[in-house]
Amino acid sequence: MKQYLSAVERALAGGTYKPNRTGVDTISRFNVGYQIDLEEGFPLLTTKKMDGFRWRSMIHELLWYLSGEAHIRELREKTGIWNEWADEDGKLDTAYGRFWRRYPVPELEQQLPGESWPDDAHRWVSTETQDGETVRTFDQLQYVLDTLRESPHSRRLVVSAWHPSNAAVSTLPPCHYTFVFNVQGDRLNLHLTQRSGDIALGIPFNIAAYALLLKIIAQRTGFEVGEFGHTIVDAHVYCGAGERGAWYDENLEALQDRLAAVDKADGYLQVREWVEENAPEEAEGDDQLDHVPGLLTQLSRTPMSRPSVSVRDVPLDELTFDDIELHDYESESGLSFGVAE
Ligand SMILES: Nc1nc(=O)c2c([nH]1)NC[C@@H]1CN(c3ccc(C(=O)N[C@@H](CCC(=O)O)C(=O)O)cc3)CN21
Ligand SMILES: O=c1ccn([C@H]2C[C@H](O)[C@@H](COP(=O)(O)O)O2)c(=O)[nH]1
Repeated sequence: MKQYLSAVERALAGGTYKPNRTGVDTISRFNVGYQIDLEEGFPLLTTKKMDGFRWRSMIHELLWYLSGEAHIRELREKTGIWNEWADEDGKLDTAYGRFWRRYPVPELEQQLPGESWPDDAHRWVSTETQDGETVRTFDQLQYVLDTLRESPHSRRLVVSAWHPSNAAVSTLPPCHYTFVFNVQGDRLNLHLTQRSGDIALGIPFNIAAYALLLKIIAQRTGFEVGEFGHTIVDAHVYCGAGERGAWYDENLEALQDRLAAVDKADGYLQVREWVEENAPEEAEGDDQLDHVPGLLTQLSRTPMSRPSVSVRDVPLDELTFDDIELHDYESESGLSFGVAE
C-alpha cells in the first residue's frame, strides 16, 4: 500500500531523533496522515506478510474492542499482543472497547447546572452495578449505528476512547483515541486520530482494524465503503536502545542525506546495508528493537494488489471470528520487529 510506504518514508526522511519513556529511541515525525480508498481493495500491507497469525491477532483485537470488555481474559487465549500491558488477572489499564461501548456518564450529583445529560431510560444509556454502586454508561457505537440510519448526514458521529482524567493516570492511555464517521453520497468514510503510532508494528494493525470496522459499519447501515483517513500526531520508527539508538542521534543527517538520494526502490537496500555496516550491533536481548532495517526492506518492495475481505452481515454484537474472511491475499515474506515496552 503506497500510503503506508509514503508514511514510512516521510517519518524516516523528515523525522527527528526522539528518546522516550520506553528506553527504545525513535525517529519521529509530527502529523503524518493519508487517505485510503477502500473501494480499491482492503488495505492489508503486502510489503510484509500480514495473513496467518498476524491477521488472526488483528481480528481478535478488533472483536475485543467491539465487546466493550475492560480485561483481556478471553483475548489473551487468542493472541499475546496485549499481554505485556495487563496484570495476571487480565486487567488492562488501557480503555478502548470499555469506552467505545460503555463510556461513563456522570451521576446526577456530579452534573453541573445547565449541562445536558441523558437519563437512565435513554436508548444508548445502560446501568450496571459495580461493587454495589450503580453506574451509568453510554454505548457510542450503538449511537453511531442508529444515527447513521436515522440522520446519516450528521457531522457528530464521533467515538472517543479518551477520558482526560483517566488518561492522565493510565499506564498506557489509548493511542488511537478518537474516530469520526462521515457520509458523502452513498459512501461511508472514517477518520481516525492517533496520538502516537509505532509505524512498523502498531500502524499496520491499526489500519487493518479500522478499515475492517468501517466495512462492518457500512454494511450494517447500507452504505458503500468509502475512505479511511488517518492522522498520526507522533508517527515514529523505533531505532533501538542504548548505543544502537544513540547512533541514530549522531547519524540521522547522514541517513537522511542517503534517503534523499534514493531514486529507485532498491536504493533503500543500499541504505540498509550502510546502516548494518556502521551502526553498533543491538545488545543481547534487544533483538529487532531497531525497526529501521526492516522498514528499509519494506521500502524496497513493490506493493502487490490489494486483497478483499468479506464479513457476514450479522448484528454487530453477534459477530464472531469465523464471520470474517480474507480473500486473494499475496504478500512479500514476513518481517519481525521487537516491541518497545
Ligand atoms: N511499542 C508498542 N507498539 C505497539 O504497536 C503497541 C504497544 N507498544 N503497546 C500496546 C499495543 C499492543 N500492540 C501490538 C503489540 C504487539 C504487536 C506484535 O508483536 N505484532 C507482531 C505479530 C504478533 C502476533 O500476532 O502474535 C507483528 O509481527 O506484527 C502488534 C501490536 C499495539 N500496541
Ligand atoms: O494501537 C496501538 C497501540 C499502541 N501503539 C504504540 C505507539 C507507541 O509506540 C506506544 C505507546 O507509547 P506511548 O508512550 O503511550 O505513546 O504504542 C500503536 O502504534 N498502536
